[in-house]
Amino acid sequence: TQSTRPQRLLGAVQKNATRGQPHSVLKAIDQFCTHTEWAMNVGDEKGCILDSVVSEVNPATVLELGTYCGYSTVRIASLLPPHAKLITLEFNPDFAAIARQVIAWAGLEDKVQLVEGASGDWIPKMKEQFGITTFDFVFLDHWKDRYLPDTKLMEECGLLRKGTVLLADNVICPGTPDYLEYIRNSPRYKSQYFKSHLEYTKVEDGLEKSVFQG
Ligand SMILES: Nc1ncnc2c1ncn2CCOCCNC(=O)c1cc(-c2ccc(F)cc2)cc(O)c1O
Ligand SMILES: [Mg+2]
Repeated sequence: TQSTRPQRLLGAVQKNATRGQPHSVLKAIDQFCTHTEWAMNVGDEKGCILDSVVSEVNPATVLELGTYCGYSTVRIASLLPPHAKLITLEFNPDFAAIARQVIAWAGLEDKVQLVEGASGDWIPKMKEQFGITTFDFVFLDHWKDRYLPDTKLMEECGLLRKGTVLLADNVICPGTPDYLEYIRNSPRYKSQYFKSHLEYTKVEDGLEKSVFQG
């Protein structure tokens, strides 16, 4: 039977990366996606911007919306302080199964809780299910038409505090126009655009960093 792209990506990690070394996992995925097969990981160019924002925030609690194969999960978790927790939501069970193995190969399973399901269903349950009061950092990388409703949902559920940083991938390609319009015009956020490129291509894309003002 035919393998899937995530299965082939996991194979490249198991073949070329060293267990317990997150940077080697990222390098193996980036090489696979550059030379063999494109995949929708945040990639190394936008990944460096992600790294700098995560390092600046130094978050104790992180929410990632959209795990895919776990590339950005590994990238973020490798920068977290010892007792920090990263909750990542993935809708597609096949993607989640691959991501669990990629995260384990990097040796980061103790910092990561991968939850299978839709963001809209899980965001309202975060406090009761995981004992979260508020998130310090949120990485939005799931369905592009869910960025806005889920941001409003996080506000309503009291999951954001003064200073919480939202970082949104793909605000140009594929694009999240309604989210950008809202977040850039809302007095409740201070936003900044980081111009970059769509992973592994020369197409323009970028990340939008938004700080919740409370
Ligand atoms: N927990 C949850 N709740 C709801 N929905 C959820 C979920 N978990 C997952 N999903 C479903 C969506 O997951 C994948 C979302 N990501 C993308 O679609 C994406 C696409 C491109 C792209 C593709 C083709 C091009 F030509 C150009 C660009 C690039 C990217 O960087 C992307 O991130
Ligand atoms: Mg993305």
